[in-house]
Amino acid sequence: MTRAFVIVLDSVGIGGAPDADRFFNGSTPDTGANTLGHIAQACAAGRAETGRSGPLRLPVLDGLGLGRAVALASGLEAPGLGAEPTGAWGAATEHSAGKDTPTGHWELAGVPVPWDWHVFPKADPCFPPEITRALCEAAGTEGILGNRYASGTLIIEEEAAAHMRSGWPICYTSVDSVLQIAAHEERFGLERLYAMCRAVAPMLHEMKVGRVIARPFVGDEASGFTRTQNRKDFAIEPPAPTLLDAVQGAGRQVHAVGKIGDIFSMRGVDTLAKGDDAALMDALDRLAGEAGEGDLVFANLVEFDSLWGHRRDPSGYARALEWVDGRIGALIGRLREGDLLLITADHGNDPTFAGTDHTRERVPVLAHGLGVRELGICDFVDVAATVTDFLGVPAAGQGHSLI
Ligand SMILES: O=P(O)(O)O[C@H]1O[C@H](CO)[C@@H](O)[C@H]1O
Ligand SMILES: [Mn+2]
Ligand SMILES: [Mn+2]
Repeated sequence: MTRAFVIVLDSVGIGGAPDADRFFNGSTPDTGANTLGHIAQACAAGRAETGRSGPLRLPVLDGLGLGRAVALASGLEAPGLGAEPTGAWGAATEHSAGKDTPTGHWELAGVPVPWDWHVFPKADPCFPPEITRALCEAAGTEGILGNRYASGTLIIEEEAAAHMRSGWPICYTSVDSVLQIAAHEERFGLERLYAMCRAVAPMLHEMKVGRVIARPFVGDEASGFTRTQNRKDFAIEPPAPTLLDAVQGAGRQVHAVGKIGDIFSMRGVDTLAKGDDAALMDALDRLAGEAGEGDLVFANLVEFDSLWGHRRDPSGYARALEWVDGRIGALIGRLREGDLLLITADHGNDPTFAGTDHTRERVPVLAHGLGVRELGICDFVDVAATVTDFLGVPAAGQGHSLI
């Protein structure tokens, strides 16, 4: 028994979801979406939106079997990928009726979501009067701004001036089961924003809205407004014991890196590292030295999703992938003999696709520490089963171990 490291590359899907036609970006079904495959194609074709020429270079991830996984999931031969693997590779299919972050992570952790999430109607205003009233009461304001479907960076551009004048919070949603609240860290106050989220979260969780998300920003009208690292998700608790609970219950430590703490409402978490993706990779390097035998290190790298996928920026996405590829190569060099490293994702967010929302896709399952072999098409819950099997702790959920 040694340590298990699970890294979720947020939104790095590989296409091929059999039920993609039942999920949408605006009125466009997610059929054919393929985050990794389409980025690789755009890079190889030197398409202008990638701002580059030459293929996507991911020697470490492709060496583990990423190109093979894309082909397995979707049938697409991703240009520049497909080297002879030196790791184990497969593709996982999601079954829950949601393509959001908590749904993906919970299912990877062994717990598919047994309910339909509440999504707000695509109306203007999008929130029912009782929620608007609760938001005003929690904020102590006469009203709220936004109250519609929006991309988080755009709505700040559109509403920040009014926010600075009135002090009203900017409340918005998306096709995900979320209620997001953007507010200026000084004008509105960061702690006040968190308190507002905390106050309305129980009411929203009760109606099966997955998350209330604080989206603080700074800046002014002259120099522009930017979101800060102080985002905080107030999420419903997973409906059953997860991989994290199983590992912690067996007396091992669970080290959460990045959004994992928020996604699991800190349940089953012993230590937490936060920061931007570069800081999170630093934390992983540190944990490669510090994590104890039998521990689980569970990381989420969110910037693929938040900075590039939702912004439909294939160029930024490609750069971020190449950056993380190098960092994962260095991390592998720090692991101990016998450690397991699993690399996967929670959903897609194809930056070449219609809309600005997640895309329903299969995800890669790449392993360092399970020998060289094809793992085939598996299910999200098999990730949890594989980790509990590897660590020798009781299973969480109904998955099958890939070992
Ligand atoms: O556009 P921003 O605010 O980044 O929002 C995105 O982030 C939310 C939570 O991850 C998603 O529901 C998506 O809408
Ligand atoms: Mn996600
Ligand atoms: Mn997202």
